[in-house]
Formats: sequence, structure tokens, C-alpha cells
Amino acid sequence: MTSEQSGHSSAQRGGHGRAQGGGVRRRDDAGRERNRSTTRNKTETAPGQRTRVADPARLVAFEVLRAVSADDAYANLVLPARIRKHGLDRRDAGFATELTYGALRAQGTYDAILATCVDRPLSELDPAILDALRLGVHQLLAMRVPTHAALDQTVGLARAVIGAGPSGLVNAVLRKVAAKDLSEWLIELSAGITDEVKKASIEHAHPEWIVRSMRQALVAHGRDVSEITALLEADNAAPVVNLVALPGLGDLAEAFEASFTPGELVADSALSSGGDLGRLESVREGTVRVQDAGSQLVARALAGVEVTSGKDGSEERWLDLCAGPGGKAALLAALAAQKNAWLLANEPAPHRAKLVEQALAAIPHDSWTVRTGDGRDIGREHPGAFDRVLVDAPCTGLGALRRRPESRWRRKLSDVAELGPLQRELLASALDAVKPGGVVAYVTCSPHVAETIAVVEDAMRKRTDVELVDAGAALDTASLSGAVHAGNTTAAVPGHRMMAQLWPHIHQSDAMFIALIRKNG
Ligand SMILES: C[S@@+](CC[C@H](N)C(=O)[O-])C[C@H]1O[C@@H](n2cnc3c(N)ncnc32)[C@H](O)[C@@H]1O
Repeated sequence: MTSEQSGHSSAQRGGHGRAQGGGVRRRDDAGRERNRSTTRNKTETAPGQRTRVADPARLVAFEVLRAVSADDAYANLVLPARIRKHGLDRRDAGFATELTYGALRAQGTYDAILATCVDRPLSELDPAILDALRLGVHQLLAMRVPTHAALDQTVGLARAVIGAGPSGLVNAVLRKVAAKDLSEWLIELSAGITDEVKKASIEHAHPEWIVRSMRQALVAHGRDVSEITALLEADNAAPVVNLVALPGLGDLAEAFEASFTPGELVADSALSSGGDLGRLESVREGTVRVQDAGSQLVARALAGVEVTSGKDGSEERWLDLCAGPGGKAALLAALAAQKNAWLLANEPAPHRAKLVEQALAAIPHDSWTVRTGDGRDIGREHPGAFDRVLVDAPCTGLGALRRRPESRWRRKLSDVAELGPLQRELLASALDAVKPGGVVAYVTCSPHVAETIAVVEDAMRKRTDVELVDAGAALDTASLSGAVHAGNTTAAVPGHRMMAQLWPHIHQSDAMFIALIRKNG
């Protein structure tokens, strides 16, 4: 008997690497799976009859997909909890993560493939069966899982958690899917389609309206529309984890020992492709925090830009108008503490205001205050009271699709229009709240022109007491290299040239937008 047949190596990895029915799964450090099945013929003729117990890594992925489609859950929040609940080791956790995120990101394309293999509309399928099928498609077409293992294990999962009847349907459909590889499926799905947006939508698994919006955003920022492919591909890549050491408080030495490398975009940052953050004491104590490098950079740009509001020499007052859950507020408060300034962090949702308090807990408490309330009231209640104001506006989050795999299919074009009035009112309130000579940063983690440039242009049109500050130059100054090149120097519309946009395919950050507006005085 070989070590694979005896299951020794799987036992060493936590004891659940052995496929029921003969095959033994082996996952490498990245969670990729090879199958050394001893019963290939049996499983090919009667998959699912061999495998009756769900593989824990696939079960985790299935549970997350169910939570996302049935309960509107967020995969990035549910997945870590399920991994802990099922006690997955590092390799199985890697496999579960790749399977979950991959199946969710490519859902639209996989559903189009499945629609050609199922004899009824997908909407008439039991949603649990559809989720199992999506997991099967991802294993068959996009992971290095051998075909027989993908079939056997997915059918086994369906048998274990849905029932014997549905597992027969899953088997039949996945066999049809397995008859072609991904590129053959994409050629078939896009046959006869000449429209660039439709083609990109299928090939890169983004809804058409998002492809269209991204193309418009590239053009509005003076970039070439051909970059769309790289941008959509960057959305589909596994995101890196970025850390920030809060200035004056945090130290990255521990993170560097744990395989993080120094970030190149912004000071005091580190990045890694993964790892167990809970093991880092500095993360547990809150002096080192997980934060996208683009978010760090826009916060630093606001903290560093020149203001002329502090003529009386008193300490600066800063405002974070939309602070929950507190990522940028923590960095701003730490920077404020270093400059003898003070931060008011505002958030209307009480549970999110609590998260802001937690995020700020490691920072000297005399440097900040949390307010629970509507940011639209602050301009009226505290006119001309703040030197620097951040409006990190509620937005569609289209710039963070890498980290929120289900979001592209959940968001709708109508969300953009619905958010517009709130974004405009928050920016108006911020402009009322800032002192003459002070600066407001209008920020979104979306590059959609209607949420970014259009909101800022509307505000500029309505007021005579404000001017744009060069946000690209402010990002450059705040960055490590001094040359981020996120400004729109080549934008066709002169007003757009003062606004800046970070891009996942260029800056390896979320697609953060920033405009800096100074009140004259
Ligand atoms: C993009 S998030 C902010 C992220 C945060 N700045 C960070 O870095 O962690 C937008 C926030 O605006 C809040 N929000 C929604 N309506 C608001 C309002 N009327 N006034 C102020 N904030 C609001 C949301 O609850 C959400 O927490």
C-alpha cells in the first residue's frame, strides 16, 4: 500500500485529505489540488455513489456560496468564520478560498455556460443545486483539479448536502461542462458577438454595465480604453493583503518576519499574498491594521496637503464625515496625533460607529472623538469649523471588486443613481464645515464617473468660494516614490486634470478616486 492509499500524508495535513471512495487528494501550499485516484474508472462511471461525505474545503465553499445567494452575505466576512468552524488547515483553507472567490467572481460567465447545459432556465433550478454546479464549473475550468476529482467531489458534495436525486443532475450537467475547456467555452459563448463591451463582459466575467462604466472612467481620466482588459483582469486576480503601521504607534518588524514585504506605494505599509493575520500581535493590538494601499495614500494626501486655515496658530481640527468602519479614520487620527491635531470621526450607523471606536482604540484618546450621526447635518451645525475634511462617500464600491467577489453581480446600475443625491449632500455639508483656507477631500472606492467627477463638478458649479487643488500632485507627495502618476494630466476636460484616480492594474490598489477642494479665504 502506498502512503497515498494509506492516507498518511493526508492525516499529517489535518486528516481530511482522503476522498471517500478511493482517491486521495493532495493539496500543495497554495491549496491547488492533485488527485491520485485509485478508482478512476469507478468514479467516472458512478461518481457520487463513491463519494458520500463532503470534502470539508468544498463544503466550506458551498456554505459560503449559499450564504451569499440566500442571505445576501458578504463572502469576505463569512469565509474566514466557516474556515475556522470546519477547522481547515492552511492548504485546505487556500483551496476553499480559491474555489469560493473564483466561483463567485466568474458567476455570470459560469451561469452562461451552465445555461447551455441545463434543460431549463437556471432560475428554475433549486438555488443550492445551482451553487454546487458553479463550484463544479470553477474546479473543472479554472482550477488545477483533475476532471475526475472535480466531478466526483462535487457530485459527492451534492449527494451529502442536497440529496441523491439532485446529485444525478449535477453529475449529468458537469459532464457536459467538462467536455470543453474554458477557452473553448468562451469562444462558443462569444461567437457572433462583435460588441466590445459584450465580449469583455463574457471573457472577463463582469456585467456589461460595469465594463461600460470602467471604459468611460478610463477615458475620462485620460487613459487609453484598451487598458480595460488589464483592468478587468486585475479585478479577477487574488488581491494582496496590505498592512499599515499607524504612524508613531505601529511597527512592521513582526509582519516582515511573517513573510510580508515592504509596500512600494506608501510609507509604513507592507503586503503579502495571504497568511494568518491573527498571529500578528501588532494587528491584534490595533497598531498595525489591514488597509488597502490606495486608502492609505488618499488619507495621507489629505493629511499632507497645504492648508492656510490655521492662521491663529491653534491646533488643527480634522473631520472624517463618513468614518465607518474606521480604516481611514485610524490612519488620520494617528497622523493627527503626531501633528497635535484632533479628529472628529462621524458615522451614522451605530454598529459601524462602534467599529470606528475600536479602530481608534490604540490611538491616544485625546486626539479623536467619535460622533454617531448624519454627516449631512455637520455643515449646518459646525460651519467653518474644520481645517481638513474627508468625505469617503458611500458608493458602489466598483473599485474594490478584487476583494468583494460577489459584489459585481449584486450591484446594479440603478445603485449609482440612487447614491448620487447623498454623495452630493455630503460633499455640500463638508464644504460648509471646512474653514476658509481648509481642504475637503472627496473620495470614493469607485471609479464610476457619475460618483466621482460628476459629483465634484456639480459642487464646484454651485459655489463661488472653492477651487480644486491638484490631487495627483498631492498623491505624488504623499507616496514613497513621489511619482504615482494617478493625476489626469492628459484628461480631455481641463477640470478633470485636477482630480486623481488610482487603478488596480497600475497601482495594485483599489480604484480610489480623490478630488481636493480648497475653500477660499
Ligand atoms: C465608504 S464607507 C467609509 C469607509 C471608511 N472611511 C473607512 O475607511 O473605513 C461610507 C460610510 O458612509 C456611511 N454613511 C452613509 N450615510 C451617511 C451619512 N448620511 N452621513 C455620514 N456617513 C454616512 C456608511 O455607513 C459607511 O460607513
